[in-house]
Amino acid sequence: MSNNPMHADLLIHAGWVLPIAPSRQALVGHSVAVTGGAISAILPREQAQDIAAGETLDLPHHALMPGLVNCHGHAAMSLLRGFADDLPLMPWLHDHIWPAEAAHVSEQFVSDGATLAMAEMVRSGTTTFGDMYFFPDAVAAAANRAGMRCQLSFPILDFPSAWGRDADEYISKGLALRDDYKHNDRVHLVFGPHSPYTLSEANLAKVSTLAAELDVPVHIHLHETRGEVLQAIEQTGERPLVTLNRLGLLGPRTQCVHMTDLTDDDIKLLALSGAQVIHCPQSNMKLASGIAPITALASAGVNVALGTDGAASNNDLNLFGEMQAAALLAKVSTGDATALSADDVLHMATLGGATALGMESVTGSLELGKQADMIAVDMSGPETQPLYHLASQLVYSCNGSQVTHSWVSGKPLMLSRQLQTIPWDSVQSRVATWQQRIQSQGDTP
Ligand SMILES: CSC[C@H]1O[C@@H](n2cnc3c(O)ncnc32)[C@H](O)[C@@H]1O
Ligand SMILES: [Zn+2]
Repeated sequence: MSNNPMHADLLIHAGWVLPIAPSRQALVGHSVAVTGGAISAILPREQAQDIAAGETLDLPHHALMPGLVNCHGHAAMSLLRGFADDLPLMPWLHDHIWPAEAAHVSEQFVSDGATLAMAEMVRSGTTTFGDMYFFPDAVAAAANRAGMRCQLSFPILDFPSAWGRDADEYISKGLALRDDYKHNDRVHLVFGPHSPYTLSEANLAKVSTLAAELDVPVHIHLHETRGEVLQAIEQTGERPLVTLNRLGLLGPRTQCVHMTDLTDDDIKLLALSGAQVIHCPQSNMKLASGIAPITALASAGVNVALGTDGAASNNDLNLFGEMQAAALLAKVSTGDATALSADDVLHMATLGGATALGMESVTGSLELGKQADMIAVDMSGPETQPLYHLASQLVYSCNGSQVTHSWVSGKPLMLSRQLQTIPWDSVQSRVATWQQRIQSQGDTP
């Protein structure tokens, strides 16, 4: 797996390298070289002696693996973590979250909340995230400062917010922002129609036409609950997935988030269309939304990726927890303990996620030529000993705090658990100010 370079910017000797692709097999005692932000060699440690490196890192007790890909969230909602718990989706949104957002969401709220979210994501192993929220310009700027890779779905709704008046304004502001970032390798802007129940059919059709014309992904909440599906059938005579398909909105560029209520025909339609499914097990469990049939989806050939959703419905942004939840939920919901193995779920959280976001040629696995988006996970602690099977420890025993190092395009975001690009002290004090303000004003504007 090497083109045997003689010079690298960074050379890491790891106890294990878990490339995810082309093989899921862990490579024991291997080294990874990084040149110009990309992976330039993966080879047994003994063969890495010839490589002259600008910087060398010895991590004999660590697993080096691709950074995790959190495909769906609302980063700024970290400021509303624990604001409204133990409620079903619609009362949670209508009676608590949307009033609080109307009262508090501003460019500064989004910038501070998203930075808080990024600190948490980096510390638990995420290097790429997908986001859908108001003021995506503020999220883009914060992600750029933090050095994370991201897909930002600019929101599109029929109702006004602090960021836009109506669907046309959301779309024009979003496309202008996409243009601002067209030369940025790490920050990508895509269409984010919130859901079929917050957008008219005419506006969904507009998104469909534009997305096809511009060849841009579409990220949408879909079939989150049975109630959503039943209401749509009552109002339109169709299941939302069928409506999306009729409008030409279902294809490989479409990222369907949640998908808990699915018939066999829905699964066939998803497979046929090549659409992506983003599974958010913890948010779906907490809001009692339902269970996405991911083993059936995967068997039908649908790519399934993982998302945390926002911290207000999860209540964390830790993909290690999400991997564990996905594996356990798949087993208990199918009554089959062999469903969704540790290897399968690691694939979902890395290359599956990159594929869902259309970034599989750039990130999601440690392969020659791909960007060096990597994390190092310390396997020497009591919770990960003894170590028979690396994937098993990563999914069933780690909780994210074992992640010690993180890089995006070879640039360090965290070294020995110290954040390198996010000024935690100032983030913390801004978060404390928001907490005071939100606590004293509640959801009144
Ligand atoms: C248009 S910006 C995003 C919008 O979505 C809301 N939201 C957060 N979590 C969920 C969810 O699980 N389903 C539907 N909508 C959700 C968030 O509060 C923003 O208003
Ligand atoms: Zn969501």
